Amino acid sequence: MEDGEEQKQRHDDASSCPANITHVIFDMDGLLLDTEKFYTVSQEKILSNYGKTFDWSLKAKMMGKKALDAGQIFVKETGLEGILSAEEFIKQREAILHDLFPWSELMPGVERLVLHLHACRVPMAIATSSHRRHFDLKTLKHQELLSHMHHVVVGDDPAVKHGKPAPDIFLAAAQQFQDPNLKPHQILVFEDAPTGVEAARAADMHVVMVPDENLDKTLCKRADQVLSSLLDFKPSDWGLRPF
Ligand SMILES: O=P(O)(O)OC[C@H](O)CO
Ligand SMILES: [Mg+2]
Repeated sequence: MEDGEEQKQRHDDASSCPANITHVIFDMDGLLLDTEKFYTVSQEKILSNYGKTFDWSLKAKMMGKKALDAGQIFVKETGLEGILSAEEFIKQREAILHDLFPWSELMPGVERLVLHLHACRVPMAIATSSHRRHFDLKTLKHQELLSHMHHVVVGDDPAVKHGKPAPDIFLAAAQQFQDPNLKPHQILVFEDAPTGVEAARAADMHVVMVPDENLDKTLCKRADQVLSSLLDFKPSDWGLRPF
């Protein structure tokens, strides 16, 4: 944990920067880790059992949400209400995901960005709708890199009463930096999902979106910046030291 003098120095350094960014919060699925594809294949498989096809308009509504919220959207939007419960959907999905998550890989540009921000002493956190047990499985291979995070807030944290697009998870993550001078507009959020972008905006934070290429572009309008890849991120756009 840093001392008050270091926190003050960072605020003084940031005061001349246009966006005044001092802290970063990362989403995880589809942003740090290439795990959204696992959710996609599991949902395609479940839906095919009912003779239906999964598409990106439904994916866009589910991604970034807590499991039960996503499950409720799935059964409603696919017309499976009364045939498949959200709870049964989650059970079937978990059976598939459990074997896939330990194979999770980093998204392009993640390692460079995390190591750079760490070297610049920018405090970082993760705010993921994923619950703790899945977080542990997904991050098995990435412990060293993720040890640079100041903290992690998962979807089943009691502080997260309402899932994304509510701001709860980002506000909880901001609070856990334990910096009494930190203001939401000093925080840069990285997200891949429309609901996550809305949550960051509702928390009054800046947000860079790195959407999947299949996502409808009209769902990306609410982000401050949209990138095809984290490899395109320029720290200086946000007053942070360049790579
Ligand atoms: O994108 P995350 O990390 O908030 O997690 C989202 C869900 O687990 C899957 O969409
Ligand atoms: Mg995500």
